[in-house]
Amino acid sequence: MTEPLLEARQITSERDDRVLFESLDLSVGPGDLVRLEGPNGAGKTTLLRILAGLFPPTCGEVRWRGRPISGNSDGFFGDMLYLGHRAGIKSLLTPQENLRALEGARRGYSEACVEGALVQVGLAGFEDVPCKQLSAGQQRRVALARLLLSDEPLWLLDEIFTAIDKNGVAALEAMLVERARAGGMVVMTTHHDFEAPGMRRVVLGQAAPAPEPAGAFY
Ligand SMILES: Nc1ncnc2c1ncn2[C@@H]1O[C@H](COP(=O)(O)OP(=O)(O)OP(=O)(O)O)[C@@H](O)[C@H]1O
Repeated sequence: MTEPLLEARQITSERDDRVLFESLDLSVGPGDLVRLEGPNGAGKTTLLRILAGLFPPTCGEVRWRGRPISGNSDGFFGDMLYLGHRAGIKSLLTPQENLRALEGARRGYSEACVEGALVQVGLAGFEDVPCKQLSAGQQRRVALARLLLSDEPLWLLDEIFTAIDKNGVAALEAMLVERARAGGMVVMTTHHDFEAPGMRRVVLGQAAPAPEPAGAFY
């Protein structure tokens, strides 16, 4: 691995008196594609939100370019794109308006750029439709168009394959691999069976499991 830019040092997270993970170290550098794995409730989203500076760890520290993210929020948030479970889009706005609000204002993208991204994610003809009238997968695609516009080096992505159809999944997988190949950094959670050469795995929830009741849905 190249020099790490994102470093989680000795991260512990406890929620409701339950230790999700303890003294976890993670280093991510240019070209890294990292998948957080584990069963429901293992703490993948929690870890991703800690890495994004959106949730505090119980102990430990996250550093970006050698500085704690807590005291470096301007630099860090400018370098990082977080896509959470929820698409993060406003249902009353159209795809175009959402993208302009989310990315355009911050980065000054042209109309053509925004439109091109929407076409690329398969939303041609839906640019002006309020998002509440789009399907779950189409709404998700609005959020994914942000990736196409993103020049942030670090992507933190939570369950981005949810509700995406087979062709969309293949395109998205290729985008993530290409992003890493081009020197970006991707840390993601997914229950989708995504494999890529060189992808690193961080498995959570491997503490001793509670006994399974008979007939349980596991
Ligand atoms: N807002 C919250 N308040 C209190 N506890 C929470 C909250 N969100 C999650 N938790 C708890 O933290 C634990 C880990 O949740 P988390 O969402 O990180 O798991 P996950 O591995 O991402 O699960 P999944 O695969 O279901 O998305 C769970 O036991 C959950 O109950």
